[in-house]
Amino acid sequence: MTIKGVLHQALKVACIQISSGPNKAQNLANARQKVLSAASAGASLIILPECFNSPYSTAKFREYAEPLSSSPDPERSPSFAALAQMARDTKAFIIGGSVPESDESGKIYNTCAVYSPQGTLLAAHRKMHLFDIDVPGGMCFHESDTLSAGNQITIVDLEGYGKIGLGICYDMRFAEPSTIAAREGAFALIYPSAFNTTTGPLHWELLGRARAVDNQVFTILCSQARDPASSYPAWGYSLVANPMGQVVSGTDEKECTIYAVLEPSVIETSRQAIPITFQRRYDVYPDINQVVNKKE
Ligand SMILES: O=C(O)CCC(=O)C(=O)O
Repeated sequence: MTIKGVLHQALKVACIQISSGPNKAQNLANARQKVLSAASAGASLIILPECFNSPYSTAKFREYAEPLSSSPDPERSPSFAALAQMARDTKAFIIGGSVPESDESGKIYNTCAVYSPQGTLLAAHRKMHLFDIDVPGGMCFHESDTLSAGNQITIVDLEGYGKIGLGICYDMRFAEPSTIAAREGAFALIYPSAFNTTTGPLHWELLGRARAVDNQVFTILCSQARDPASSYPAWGYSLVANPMGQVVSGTDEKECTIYAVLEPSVIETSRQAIPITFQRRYDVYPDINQVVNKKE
């Protein structure tokens, strides 16, 4: 049995758990400072949380939204320009959490931009599943009041390391895109997030570990830190789970940067030990990747 290498070399990742407030410039300065120190600590892949540049509020997304382009104008798109600059300054891959993105037709998306160590825009994932929930006595949130959904599964090639699958927060609840990314060869699934104190204790760690163990890949959940004064106190508890579904790095709800070194051999030994990769019964049920590829 041959296990195809999907991570080409060890990779140190940093997951930056910060909270965002109403002052965009301050949010960007805080993110930049944390990104620079993560790079000084040796991280080559640095991840920010969902809406790190703005309050997480449907009433605010339009005000904080920026156009996205491959050469962002610092006046019109200060957050995207700041992310590209962080990548250039640190020579690290940057997963830019998410930023409310405006398009020419006036729609707004919740968008994660990914930058190469040269500051080139490699990909942009528009949150595909909007967070519209109503839990009696708990959380009620309707992103679709102001946001539009993206229509694409995002798989990004990080040159020299391999591919990652990308989603934003609520996207992690949907198993299919993560499976598609893993079967396309992703070594990790990365979700910039801002869960909440209703669903966080119930499902956050469970989903992170489940996506890891389903797909035998690393899963990285990067949350906003909790600000008790905010109208949306985030859950926190950023984590890295390994392909066996074990949490190998984690934290509590406060501002913090967590680190993990992803080793290629961990994917290989997990797949060797529990060989579900080779035991699927496509004679009984379809391979979802074949279905998706046929449609394209
Ligand atoms: O899925 C959940 O329970 C939380 C999702 C969320 O907070 C979000 O998508 O921003």
